[in-house]
Amino acid sequence: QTLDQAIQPIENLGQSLFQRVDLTANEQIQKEVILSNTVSASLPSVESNIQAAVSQDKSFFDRGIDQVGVKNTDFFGPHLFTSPQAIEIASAGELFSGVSKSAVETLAISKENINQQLSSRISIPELRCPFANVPDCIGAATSRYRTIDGSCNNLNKKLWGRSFTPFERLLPALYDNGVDEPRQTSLFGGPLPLARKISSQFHQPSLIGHLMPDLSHMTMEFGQFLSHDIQRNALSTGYAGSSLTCCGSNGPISRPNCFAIEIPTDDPYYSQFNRTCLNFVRALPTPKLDCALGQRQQLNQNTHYIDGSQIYGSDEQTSNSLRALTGGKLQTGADPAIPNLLPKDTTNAANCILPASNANVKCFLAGDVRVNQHPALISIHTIFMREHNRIAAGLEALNNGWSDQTLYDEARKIVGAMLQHITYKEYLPEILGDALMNTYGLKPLTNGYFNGYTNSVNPTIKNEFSAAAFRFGHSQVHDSLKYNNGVQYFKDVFLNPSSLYDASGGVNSITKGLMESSSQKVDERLTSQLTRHLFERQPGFGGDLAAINIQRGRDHGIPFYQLIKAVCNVSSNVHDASVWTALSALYQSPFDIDLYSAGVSEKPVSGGKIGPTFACIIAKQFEALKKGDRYYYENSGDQAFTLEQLAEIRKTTLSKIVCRNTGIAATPTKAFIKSTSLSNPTMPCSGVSAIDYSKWKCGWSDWGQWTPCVNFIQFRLRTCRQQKPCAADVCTGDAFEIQMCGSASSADLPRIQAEIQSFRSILDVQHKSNGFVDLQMAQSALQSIASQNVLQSADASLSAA
Ligand code: HEM
Ligand SMILES: [Ca+2]
Repeated sequence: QTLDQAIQPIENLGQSLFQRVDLTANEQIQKEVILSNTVSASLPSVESNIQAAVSQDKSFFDRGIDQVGVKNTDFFGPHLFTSPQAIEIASAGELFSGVSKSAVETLAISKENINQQLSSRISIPELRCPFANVPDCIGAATSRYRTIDGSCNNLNKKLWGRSFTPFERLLPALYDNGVDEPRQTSLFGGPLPLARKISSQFHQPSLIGHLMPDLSHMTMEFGQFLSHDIQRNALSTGYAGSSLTCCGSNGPISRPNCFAIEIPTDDPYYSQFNRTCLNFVRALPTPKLDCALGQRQQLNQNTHYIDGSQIYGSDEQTSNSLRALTGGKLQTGADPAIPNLLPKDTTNAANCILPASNANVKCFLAGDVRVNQHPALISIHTIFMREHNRIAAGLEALNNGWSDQTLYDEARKIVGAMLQHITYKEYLPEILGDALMNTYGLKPLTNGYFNGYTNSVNPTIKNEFSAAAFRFGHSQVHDSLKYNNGVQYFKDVFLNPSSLYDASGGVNSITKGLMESSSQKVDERLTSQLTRHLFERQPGFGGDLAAINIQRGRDHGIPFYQLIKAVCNVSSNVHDASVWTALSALYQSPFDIDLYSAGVSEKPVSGGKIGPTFACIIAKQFEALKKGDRYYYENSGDQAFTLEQLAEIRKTTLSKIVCRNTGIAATPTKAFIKSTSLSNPTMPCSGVSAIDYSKWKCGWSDWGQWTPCVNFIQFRLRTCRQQKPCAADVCTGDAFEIQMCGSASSADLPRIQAEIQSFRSILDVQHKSNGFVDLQMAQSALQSIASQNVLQSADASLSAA
């Protein structure tokens, strides 16, 4: 059987997942009545199950098994921080999941029909919808600035892209019970292979030969920084905010939100430490945005848009806590001896691994709690915080009289635009290649406005993107960071901010190192720093990110690889034969293979660095993030930059931002390309200036040049910059100045005076109707006055004769 023949039944399954039977209005009402009755009847038992789970959690907490702090044998990471808003939503999520599951059982709904049969919003008071409070968005249509939480971007779907809303899906979820149980069973019965086994056998440690010669490690780091802008999954917590313990001394514990990763007894690494289990907690459940019943969904705690939320925060409280509240700036200053570090987390709430020797060293605060994960991430956060403060100062120096709020808003707007520009202009072309950039319309323009905003495009991050495809970057991670002529292995610097406090190295050294070292190739291999030592606090007790990625996909019910591949229309032969053989040998059937493992190991698309299936998911996502973002930086409209401001933003490169905000002497022109060459020459940072803030100055521009003398008259122009956020009346006086020139005879003077008068009134009319005077129009007006008068004076001399 060829793969193409084999794929046929899978495509059929895919189609049945999408199947929709159109019901008549009556049938629809009937269906909803039945559903509503079933749900009402099930509520008491569903609620008591939830209560029982809470009591069980409490007992784990009371016995000290679940703790709020971190144990040495944990590989606790900052991705486990769950915001109170998310925990609140989860309680609704548990209920929605519970009643959906119970309805499926009671009404004996088959797996393929779940989404269709349950897609109703049941109005019983117990099913409180956490997304029912939609803001009114008054003023949003004309606001120049995004909201902090991303709401009111789409004026019809006001919650689209907001923080604390669910991920969407390309395909319905494939859960074992159809509704909420992780995918653990083969399509043909029998268990799926253990995630840790796939990791240790297939995602083996990267080799030196698997470097990507030309792509810098900065490509990896920017990818992570971008990822932290647009997604932060919310994971389950235990009683009173404790961490769920999912491993006991004999292996996985069975608890509702646990899905521990079992370690095979013959594990090539962990067995020597007698470890049988890696802690893994399920992503917490959320109702869908429309609160219809259905499958378990997952929650994004960050704004889905590319808006710099990792710098500023995704909710008002976080964003306010990061502001200096003067001059539009963000807070700085963890160490007075080192200028412009991020602010300090004095309570060590981030659970960082701090040196006993230096009590001054603390972790940092930023808009995303994962900032302290490792020094390279902290460094890029620091650089963008500095760029914000640089811009705020530049705008303040224009003396526009802007308040702290306006300076903050405008600087945030500019930084968000720069992030988008770097993403679409520099980063994505390296990852996707030129052809896909064109196919999906992802390339920024070189001038003018982009007119592609479409309010029906939903920007929401897709689950397949977040739980699998965009994790391709994990394969790019090198085993170490270059630092002060040496290296730091990741396992020694996870959650350890010490090197940022080193005045002779710090951000400069780490950032320089990122540009001077290579990314790993995107393939099935991941560094053992990630697959054995993730957040390790004690030898042998680190985590395994490849196993986590696979387990996360199953936790989210991400459909198997072949199905997604078929949806993406990817042809059959996209793996090296040996890679495919090694991977499929681990599974009972090739149709069970997890999306992460098969996706990351595909051969790269031409000109890009990732295979066609991930490229498809990623290109679709960034297309939606561009066309579905009313505040996309190249858009025209009430929120738009002026064209001269946009031209400044378009000059941004990551290298320039690095230059401006570090003490590095020179960078490659393109920060994502490691080697310098004719097409990527070394750029001395001394030649890099800030963006031209004068394009943001309110009021009159400087006067233009005097025009050449035409019939003894010349003029010069200036323009009024009263774009938002300037006041509407910032300019008084004329937009033009007219004067006599050349040596006219005194007899000509009255005539010239009269001509100046009529020229002035023409320009006045232009100014009043257009708001500015156009140079070309003014010049031709002057020409025609002049030629008329030449004719008139010719007439006059004729009649005099
Ligand atoms: C040293 C570097 C990195 C480390 C230590 C790291 C670690 C992690 C961890 C612990 C998670 C949570 C996994 C889970 O529980 O499901 C995660 C999620 C993720 N990572 Fe990374 N990562 C790194 C680099 C990257 C890069 C370079 C990219 C992309 C280019 C990336 C993309 C993602 C995505 C998309 C997720 C899912 C986000 C979410 O949970 O919402 N990571 N990473
Ligand atoms: Ca965001």
